[in-house]
Amino acid sequence: MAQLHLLGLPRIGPDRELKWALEKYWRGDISAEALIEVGHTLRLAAWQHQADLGADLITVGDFSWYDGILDHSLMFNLIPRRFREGPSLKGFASYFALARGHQDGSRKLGPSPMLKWFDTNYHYLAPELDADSHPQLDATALLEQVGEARTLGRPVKVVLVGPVTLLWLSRAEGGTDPERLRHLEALTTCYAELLENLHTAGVAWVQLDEPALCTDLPESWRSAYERTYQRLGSSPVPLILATYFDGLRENMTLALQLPVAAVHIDLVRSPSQLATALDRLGPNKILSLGVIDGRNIWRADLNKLLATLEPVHERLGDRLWLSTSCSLLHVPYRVDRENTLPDFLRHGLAFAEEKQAELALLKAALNQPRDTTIEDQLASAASAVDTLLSHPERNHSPTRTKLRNISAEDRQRTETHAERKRLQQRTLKLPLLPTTTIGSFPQDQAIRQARKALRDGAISYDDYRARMADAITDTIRAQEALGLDVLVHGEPERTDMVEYFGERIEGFETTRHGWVQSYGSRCVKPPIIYGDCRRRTGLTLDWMAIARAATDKPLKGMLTGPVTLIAWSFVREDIPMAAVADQLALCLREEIEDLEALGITIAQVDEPALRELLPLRKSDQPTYMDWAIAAFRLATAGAHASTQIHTHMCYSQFSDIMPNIKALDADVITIEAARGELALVHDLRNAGYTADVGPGIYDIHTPLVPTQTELQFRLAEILQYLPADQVWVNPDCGLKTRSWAEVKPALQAMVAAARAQREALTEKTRQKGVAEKV
Ligand SMILES: Nc1nc2c(c(=O)[nH]1)N[C@@H](CNc1ccc(C(=O)N[C@@H](CCC(=O)N[C@@H](CCC(=O)N[C@@H](CCC(=O)O)C(=O)O)C(=O)O)C(=O)O)cc1)CN2
Ligand code: MET
Ligand SMILES: [Zn+2]
Repeated sequence: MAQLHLLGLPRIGPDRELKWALEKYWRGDISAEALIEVGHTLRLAAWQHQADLGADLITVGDFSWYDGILDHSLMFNLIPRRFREGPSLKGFASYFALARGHQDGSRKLGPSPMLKWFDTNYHYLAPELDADSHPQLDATALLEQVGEARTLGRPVKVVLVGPVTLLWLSRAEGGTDPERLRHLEALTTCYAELLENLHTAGVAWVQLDEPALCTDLPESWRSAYERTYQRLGSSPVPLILATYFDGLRENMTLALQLPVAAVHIDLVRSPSQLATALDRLGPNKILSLGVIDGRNIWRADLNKLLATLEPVHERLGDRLWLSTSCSLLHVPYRVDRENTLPDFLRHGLAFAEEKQAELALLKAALNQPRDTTIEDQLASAASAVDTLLSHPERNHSPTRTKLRNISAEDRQRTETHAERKRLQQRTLKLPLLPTTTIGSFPQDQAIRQARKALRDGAISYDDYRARMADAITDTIRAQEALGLDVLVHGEPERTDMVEYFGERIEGFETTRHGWVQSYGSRCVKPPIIYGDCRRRTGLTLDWMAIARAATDKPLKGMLTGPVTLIAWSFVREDIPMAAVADQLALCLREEIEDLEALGITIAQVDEPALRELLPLRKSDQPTYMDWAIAAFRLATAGAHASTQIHTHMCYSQFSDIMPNIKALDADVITIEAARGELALVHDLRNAGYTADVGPGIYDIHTPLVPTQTELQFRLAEILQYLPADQVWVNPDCGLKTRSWAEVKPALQAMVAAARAQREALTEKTRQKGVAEKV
């Protein structure tokens, strides 16, 4: 009998109950007890659902108040030095201080670095290690959850991130591998103790997630796996080693030889690894197959899967387990409420709950004789998939023709950056160290309420439009008052920088409830690219016209780049991503042309996800970068030489993609660097980056407001490495998640810092001039 288990489920709540509760708790509107109750209810619902579905194990440990990796840091006492030496905080106060930063009078303790979880749009909080870190186990919180789950009377499986991946994802003072690996032994001791405790608590299985095994691992890390699992192999509770987000490739033998009872592999990202795994599995090991996609929302081709699974089942029997490729954290809860989607699309989708049902059906089809109920369900699934695949929207002939006619010149600007810079400066007349922002301004209650009212039909579109117009003019006035040099319209009309374009570009649909956690309480509603993408009307022109009329200062149009539109949407899989990217690039190219006609000669094409979509394996990266860069260039190279193309990137390590960033050939890049700007500045210098750069000089992800002194100091540091005429001054990302009360003083400080630096530089030049004359 094939068994069914789930690697992990979404946790924010079908109506984002956890988000609302957290934010109320942070505002002081509800008590800790009330928050705890919300978490309890959500966990119970997820477990009950698994029980109802017939999952053979109930998954525990996938819940988190903010982030699962942070939970591990606290469970293993991996507290960053500044917090160990800082104020003594307890419980939620200490937990959220690490997540969101802490201010104690004038003393500021920054939060842990927030990094991308492999190639997803989920962000984890990196454990921070140093020579004095002292791993120690405190599993109280997890054991409580095990206790709760056990009341359901089903076998419990606890999910943890494995010790090697946990260290792989951590940051060490000094930043080297030995610095991280030196903690492995002590950490493994904690895991061993934890496994004992879980066994005592009646846990049937423990799943150790080791997605790091699907990356290019240095030898020291491969041997770390052997050492660690030799020790954990004596665990009294059986272990499942879970790998996902890619194939195991050269780590297959390593993974299969570790002394664990079961290994999970991702057959969605790497179907071909099944044969190798079967070959090398050995006589006793259980093989868990991730056959249902945890990263995308298309209904599975169950007949095809069954054709693959049947012989495996015959061979392995009980030793075959079925699951999703990875945790379902990355998909929304359920499709059936999405009644604004056209039927042909809705029927072709599977969110977390439908995916669990798909697994249950697969399990039934394998384990039981095929009765008519099973046959009917399989047939209706197959027909829904067919209907979607053959839909005419998938093959829009004018779009295909345009795509075929793209030439190499279309991806190449006619002038060099230096020539363009001269032309652009003629019209823009920007001062040294120009100040700007990344695009969005605070999305306050009034803006969101207006959007909700529009959705609920309580106000007309004209009314909505008027309110957004007011927000745009107010934002313009505020920027003028602050003295910023390049203004933006503020993006009030965008729920999200990707979802908004999904509403306007043909070939996309957006959902009503399809929320996915991005970090902490923040969620996104990824739109769905199901057809050929094309621009029917202006994407931003109506709003930009309002902004253009409101000011004479340089104004920057805001677009989301093709790669990011893809990375943060759910994307069709029947044509190559490169083709989707070019379709989107053509939409943006047309938009930039129209912006120019409106008199807007600065356009920012945001690509914050350029690094995120980079394949985990080096050997796959060049192919990706080729089409990603080509699409960006297709979007932007139609602009006049006098039009200044900006791009913006954030949330990533950029050091290894500097040559690619250069190849985008943007005139200005504003780039996140606030949690380590000097490293970035070094990278830019080493890469010989000569176009303009704005290394974000403060972190917008915390409520801490920077002072002019701090910012002036940062700027001075940056200017030691980059020539002043190359540098822009800006925050490190958009301001939509902040309040005006935070944004105004922060930008005031930023503008003042830039002005002070400008004066200092002018003074230096003047003195130099005097010195030269003498
Ligand atoms: N797609 C995407 N990925 C990204 C980013 C990004 O900006 N977009 N940035 C990086 C970090 N990730 C982020 C992800 C989410 C948010 C964020 O602020 N999300 C908002 C939701 C934004 C949104 O769609 N807002 C809707 C409001 C939806 C809503 O909650 N409405 C309420 C009512 C209004 C209210 O009371 O707020 C309801 O329907 O009940 C709107 O503007 O209209 C949130 O979780 O709070 C920020 C950064 C990386 N990945
Ligand atoms: C995640 S990058 C955000 C860029 C966008 N223009 C903004 O300011 O919000
Ligand atoms: Zn950003």
